[in-house]
This record gives sequence, C-alpha cells and structure tokens, in this order.
Amino acid sequence: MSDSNRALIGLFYGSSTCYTEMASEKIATQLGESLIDRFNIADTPIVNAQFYDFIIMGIPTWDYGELQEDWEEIWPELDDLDLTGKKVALFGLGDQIGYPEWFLDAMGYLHDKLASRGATMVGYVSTEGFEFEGSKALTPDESQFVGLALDEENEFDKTEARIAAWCEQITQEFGI
Ligand SMILES: Cc1cc2nc3c(=O)[nH]c(=O)nc-3n(C[C@H](O)[C@H](O)[C@H](O)COP(=O)(O)O)c2cc1C
Repeated sequence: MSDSNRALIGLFYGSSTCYTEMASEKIATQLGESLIDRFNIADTPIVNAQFYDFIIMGIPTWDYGELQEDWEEIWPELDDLDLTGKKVALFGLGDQIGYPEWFLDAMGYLHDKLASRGATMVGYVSTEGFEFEGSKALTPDESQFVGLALDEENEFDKTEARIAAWCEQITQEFGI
C-alpha cells in the first residue's frame, strides 16, 4: 500500500472465534472507516504496524491466560518493531465469569511488549463495574485496564457503549 492510500490509523487484530474481529469492525465504524486500515494478523505481517503513527491492536485471551494463537505465532516478530514516537491503544476480549483469575491477561502481555518497543500506550479504562479475581492487564495501582476491556460472553449489551466512549477517549489521546 502506498503512503497516499494509507489511512491515519492502523488496526491489527487476532481472533479465533470472530469476537475480536467483530469488535474491530465496530471500532472502525465508530471512528470512521476512512480513518482506519484494518488487518487480521493471520494474513498481514505485523511489521506493517510501523507504517502508522496511530495504532490500535486487538487481542483475546485463551486457555487460562494465554495469547490467542495468531498472536502467539507472530509474538517473536514484535521484538523487531520500532514503535518510538507511535501511539498505541489496545482492546482485549475475555470472559470475566468463566476465567476470573486470568481475565484479559493477553492484553497485559501485549501492552508490556509494545511499551518495551518504545510505544506510548494510551486508551486505559477503569476496572469499575467488572467482576474478576485476577488480571495481568492492570495498571500498577490496579485501578485501570491497560486498554479497552470487552466481555462478549457476559456483557455483550455493554459493548457498544464501551466502544463509543473509548473511541472518543483515544481520539483525544491520539490528538487527531
Ligand atoms: C477454551 C477457552 C479459554 C478461554 N480462556 C480465557 C482466559 O483465560 N481469560 C479470559 O479473559 N477469557 C478467556 N476466554 C474467553 C475468550 O477470550 C472470549 O471468548 C473471546 O471473546 C474470544 O475472542 P475471539 O473470538 O476473537 O478469539 C476463553 C474462551 C475459551 C473458549
């Protein structure tokens, strides 16, 4: 894709049963399709994220606190990214009732990896209203998740409002 065809924001997601993919569509609709190029990491090399100054990444947690399989496969490639000067916002999908001790863990792993590659991480949200026992996706004071928290198993009815509020938040934090 040439520079002139590229949108402002690059969104990269992995998804095994399509929930993260559907959330990525809703986020693109909310922010405006013309602002976003959306990629499934199963088909697009993650190094392409470097073309964008504003990056969104979506990751579900699987198998008791593990990375979703496509993220797991490309994980070593994240070490080659230079994200200096880039702003990155994450969204994570999980199940706070089925897996309360590992809620959204994978988003936490991705957050720490990208921060170590120089990214400025934005898009944190309050944990208020969620019920879980443990999560690797929390800020040090445990008051916030390090990205948008979505639970399509138990709180699908809250997803739309959560996405709308978060998109407004990251638009401000991106400064676009
Ligand atoms: C076998 C299995 C294991 C899961 N393990 C976790 C987990 O450890 N932590 C969590 O927060 N959610 C867990 N989930 C919930 C998924 O993250 C959730 O279903 C998510 O929406 C899947 O997203 P995807 O369809 O994009 O892959 C698990 C779901 C399944 C079916």
